[in-house]
Amino acid sequence: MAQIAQVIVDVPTMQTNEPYSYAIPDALRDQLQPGMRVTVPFGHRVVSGFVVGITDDTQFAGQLKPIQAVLDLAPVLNSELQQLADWLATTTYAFRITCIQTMLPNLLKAQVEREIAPTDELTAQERATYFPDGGAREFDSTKLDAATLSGLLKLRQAGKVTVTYQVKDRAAVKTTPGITTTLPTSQLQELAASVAKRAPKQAALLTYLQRLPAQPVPQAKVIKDAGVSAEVIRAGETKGWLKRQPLEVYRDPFQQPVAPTQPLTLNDQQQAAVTAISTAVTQHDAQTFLVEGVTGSGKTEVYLQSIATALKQGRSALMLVPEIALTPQMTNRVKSRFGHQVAVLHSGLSKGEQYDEWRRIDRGEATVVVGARSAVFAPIHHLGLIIMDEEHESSYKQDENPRYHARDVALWRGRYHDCPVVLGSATPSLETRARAAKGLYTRLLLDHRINHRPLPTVHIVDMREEVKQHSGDDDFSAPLMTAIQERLDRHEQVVLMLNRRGFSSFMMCRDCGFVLKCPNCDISLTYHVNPRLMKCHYCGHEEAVPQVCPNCHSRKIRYYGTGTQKVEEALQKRLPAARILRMDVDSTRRKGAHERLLKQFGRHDADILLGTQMIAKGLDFPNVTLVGVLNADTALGLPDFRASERTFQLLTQVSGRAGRAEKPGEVYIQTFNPDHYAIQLAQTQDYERFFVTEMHMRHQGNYPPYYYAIQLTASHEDEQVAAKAMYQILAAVKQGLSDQAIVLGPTPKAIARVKRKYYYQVVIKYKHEPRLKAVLDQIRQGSQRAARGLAVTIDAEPMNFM
Ligand SMILES: Nc1ncnc2c1ncn2[C@@H]1O[C@H](COP(=O)(O)OP(=O)(O)OP(=O)(O)O)[C@@H](O)[C@H]1O
Ligand SMILES: [Zn+2]
Ligand SMILES: [Zn+2]
Repeated sequence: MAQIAQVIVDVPTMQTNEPYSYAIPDALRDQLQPGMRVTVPFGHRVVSGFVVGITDDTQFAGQLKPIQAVLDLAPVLNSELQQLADWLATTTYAFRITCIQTMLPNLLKAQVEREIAPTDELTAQERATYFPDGGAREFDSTKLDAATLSGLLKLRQAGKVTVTYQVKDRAAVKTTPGITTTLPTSQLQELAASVAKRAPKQAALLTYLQRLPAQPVPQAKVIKDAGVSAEVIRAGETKGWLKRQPLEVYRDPFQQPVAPTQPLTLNDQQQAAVTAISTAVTQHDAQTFLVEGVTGSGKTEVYLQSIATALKQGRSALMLVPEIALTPQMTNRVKSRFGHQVAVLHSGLSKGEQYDEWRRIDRGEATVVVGARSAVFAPIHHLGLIIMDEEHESSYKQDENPRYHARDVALWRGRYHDCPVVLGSATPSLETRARAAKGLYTRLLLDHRINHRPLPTVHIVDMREEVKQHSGDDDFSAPLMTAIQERLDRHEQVVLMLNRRGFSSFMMCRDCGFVLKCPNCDISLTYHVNPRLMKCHYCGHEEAVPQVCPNCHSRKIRYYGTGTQKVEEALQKRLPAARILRMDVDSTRRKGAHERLLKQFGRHDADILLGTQMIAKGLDFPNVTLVGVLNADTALGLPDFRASERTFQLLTQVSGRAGRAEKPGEVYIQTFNPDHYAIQLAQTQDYERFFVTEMHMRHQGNYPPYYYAIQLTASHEDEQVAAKAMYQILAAVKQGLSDQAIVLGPTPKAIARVKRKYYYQVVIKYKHEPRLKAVLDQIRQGSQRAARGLAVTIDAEPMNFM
């Protein structure tokens, strides 16, 4: 009976989304397993692919093509991850190959390169022209000039050259020379004695070799411990005293050692949370917990002690953090508790480092995994606990295919491993808090700070008044300046946040704070330059750009937003003695820059940390007693139904950086909308009231979590094509779904033209649409055959409507 391999080929199209059958050559029969990478002939090419199944039946009538080569000795995708890939493809409307590749480290993405090689048929002239190096050359039509390309194609037609395929697998393992010896100890002793007088170094090596273990020892260690040079070792190798062989090593991403810490004595609320989570871990109970804890309530300690429970039972733990490059403090806390068992996965690592960490996890050498979004796919075997810190963060959603949310993947894996999932935040997402309200998640509350330290006092500064009283173009209000000066005098530290989100995309009146909203959607209108219009990108409503404020008739209407650099200069001018650190995309571009800046601030080498949203989360600096928010409104003005939620979360999080130790904290929030509920409730840091208020708004507007949402986008270089495609999609959606579904659009996206492409979108809001999946799959099928260059994306539960 012939064996057949089911292969998902690396050709992301709708047609290749199902596995193809290939014959397994006899030579590969014992070796091949599902989850391995292979190369296979596909059309006129050779492509890489993943084996997803091996079957015995021969339904296929024709002659199957054979698998060409196997790239792995062991599967790179274990069976859990194979199932997860299928689920991901179904729920995110992405291709299976795209899902598989998203789950694996970059280095495992094999590339098949076409090569073209000379044959004896070539004339000397042709050989010199097309093969100046003598041998085969890469054959990539996008890299060759037209003349060479057409010349080579002619030679190919004439059969004078051959085309071959070369797999460029970059999964390189790093090695170092390792040393072993095969000689018995007695012989080494004799040899040592015989050379002792003549060559004392060689004798030292021979003496050292006597206590060498059976496993290879890195040459560098031998050199150091035996006190001999590399030449002596080479001499020993020539004489047959020792063998040198490559020894696999890991690229270690932790340069500096971290000081170990011990578990802290928990307070009652922390203890209750740890007990509940630990019980679920012990009982293999796939419960979901929401740890709702105010800023500085000690959530991290709850995570660490719950992880310890899982480890004690011989299981592993996964801890997700929003953007690891932004949270070095958190990573260090985990490392200092669990030491070498910790693996860290994030995009700041080199590809080699990522691959090494991935293998340490796969082999069970690392049992605590800390990482950002994609770490949710880490090949952990015996998961005992999954933690997602700052679960409300939108960076957990990937905004390219597959458009998955790490929270959903975490919950899937929790069910697979029968282990609890802990979602933690001071400001949970509405979706999560609503599920806790329904009893789907168990809510664990930490409602006060450690040692009952007070939350900081928050002052709202009405910038409309400030603008009236002062010349009006300054970013710093009088009360904030006074507060900063006080901190400088007392040698305390200040965190200042400049909110860059939604830069210039909406207009606001500087006199009254009025933001122009859509009459239909209660969402701010977006300013478009070309043509100059205010547009609602939910429902399509548009109107002229106002010349005066419709509310107070002031002419001080402008786009909101200032750069960090400009603000830094202005601040330095007003406070010449202050030491200011700026933290934004520009100052943190270099690897490790972020961590260095935070260390500097932690040592009190600076008085003021001025930064964008990236300074809002997770920082725990005891000497910070003042937080200033320069522009609270920019996020509020975004055309997104989550604008209030995001603003509340951001203000509460950044406020939470103040007064975390003995000295009490104070916060100044500068705003043009002092009466907005998101700002008012951030002042009292009252999440629960915000939750109730915002749920009411969502209910009124038929938004999530009352409705599910799907965003469909079509993009094309020709605006007409994109718009037309979207109208066709709209028709298909309307026909396929019940009239309970609310369909908005098509409208141009808020940023309608990106990279020379026009974007149009339709948003579907629904409660129960059994036919939805079928309708969307059909749309995907259709879009493949539609206009060339047209891209249609489907985003379930989009986080970003920009
Ligand atoms: N049981 C405890 N006893 C003493 N100190 C504690 C205890 N638990 C936590 N801490 C300390 O309290 C501080 C705040 O804790 P942590 O940073 O974990 O808070 P958090 O809830 O994660 O806050 P945020 O959401 O603002 O990041 C830390 O410095 C931590 O070391
Ligand atoms: Zn106005
Ligand atoms: Zn509208």
